[in-house]
Amino acid sequence: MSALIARQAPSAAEHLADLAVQALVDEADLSPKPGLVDRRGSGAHSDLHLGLMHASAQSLWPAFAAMADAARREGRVSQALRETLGQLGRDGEAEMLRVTAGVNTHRGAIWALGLLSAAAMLESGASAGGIAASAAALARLDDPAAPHNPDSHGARVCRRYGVLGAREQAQHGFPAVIEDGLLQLLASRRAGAGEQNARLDALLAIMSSLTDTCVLHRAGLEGLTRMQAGARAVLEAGGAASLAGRRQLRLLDRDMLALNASPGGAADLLAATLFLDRLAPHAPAPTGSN
Ligand SMILES: CC(C)(COP(=O)(O)OP(=O)(O)OC[C@H]1O[C@@H](n2cnc3c(N)ncnc32)[C@H](O)[C@@H]1O)[C@@H](O)C(=O)NCCC(=O)NCCS
Ligand SMILES: Nc1ncnc2c1ncn2[C@@H]1O[C@H](COP(=O)(O)OP(=O)(O)OP(=O)(O)O)[C@@H](O)[C@H]1O
Repeated sequence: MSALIARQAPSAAEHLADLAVQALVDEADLSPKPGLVDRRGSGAHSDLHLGLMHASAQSLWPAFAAMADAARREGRVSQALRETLGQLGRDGEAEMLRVTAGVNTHRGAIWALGLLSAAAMLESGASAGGIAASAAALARLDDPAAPHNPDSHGARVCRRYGVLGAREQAQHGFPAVIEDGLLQLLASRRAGAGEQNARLDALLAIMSSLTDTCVLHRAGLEGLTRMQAGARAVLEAGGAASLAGRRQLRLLDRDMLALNASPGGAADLLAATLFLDRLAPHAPAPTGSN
């Protein structure tokens, strides 16, 4: 009897975790992404594949739900909430590494989407910018229990090249998401690019200015410059929906593979963009639909 299966509406925290995981799955599936794991293959990665990205994304559901629930209980940005989120983020990362047998699939994504899930709970009904601002306030609080690892790839290249990384991107309110990713997603939708092309354009807009420490670590400043210029060239040629843009996108993909470079930070921020887009829909429906 169907009544045996009780159907309960998900709690707000569970709903946010659903959206966060869905954003990660959508990011992984989006194709063709330059240098990154997608439906075509593993991009510039020898240790990653699409199935692993999916398994990793699903493994993070409890961490995102717990972070959102902690925010619900605390009700405001506070030092206590910051420290709880830090612990939940580290637990989530440990679970991710267990599921992937030690491969870093989503470290940056746990940081960005964890903060945004908590902030979305605090700022229910707010705009994407309001949620990002609250996430930034959380990120600016120090977490005394965080193991500061001066040897992480990000920390090393930030020192070496004097650039800002994942931590500062959050502390500044995710400008790459709010000003680049979301604006481009909406502009491309409005222009009738189609959803997958609009998402690719959003990724390219993020890539065109982000100091992605994944790229710096693997391919140095030359790799970063070529990524940024190549992404800009696709958008200037008309974006992923245009023939000329597709041609530039193929060139960029080839270039990223030759440099062994993969814009993992930009991919994480695309997931954050898709999360906020689903949460706070602001886009007028694309012309021709509905
Ligand atoms: C801040 C983090 C990302 C560590 O940064 P660090 O640069 O030292 O690490 P690492 O190089 O290993 O990873 C950086 C990750 O960020 C992504 N990234 C790279 N460049 C950027 C960028 N410019 N902007 C945003 N993300 C980026 C990459 O995909 C990469 O996976 C995070 O792992 C951390 O310290 N978390 C502590 C746990 C915590 O407090 N959690 C809070 C709640 S979620
Ligand atoms: N679709 C994707 N394909 C590849 N990487 C992605 C994708 N989506 C997100 N990422 C991010 O990219 C990062 C992987 O980059 P990278 O392999 O350079 O990490 P690393 O473990 O720091 O370095 P390395 O593999 O060079 O030792 C992950 O932390 C993840 O957050």
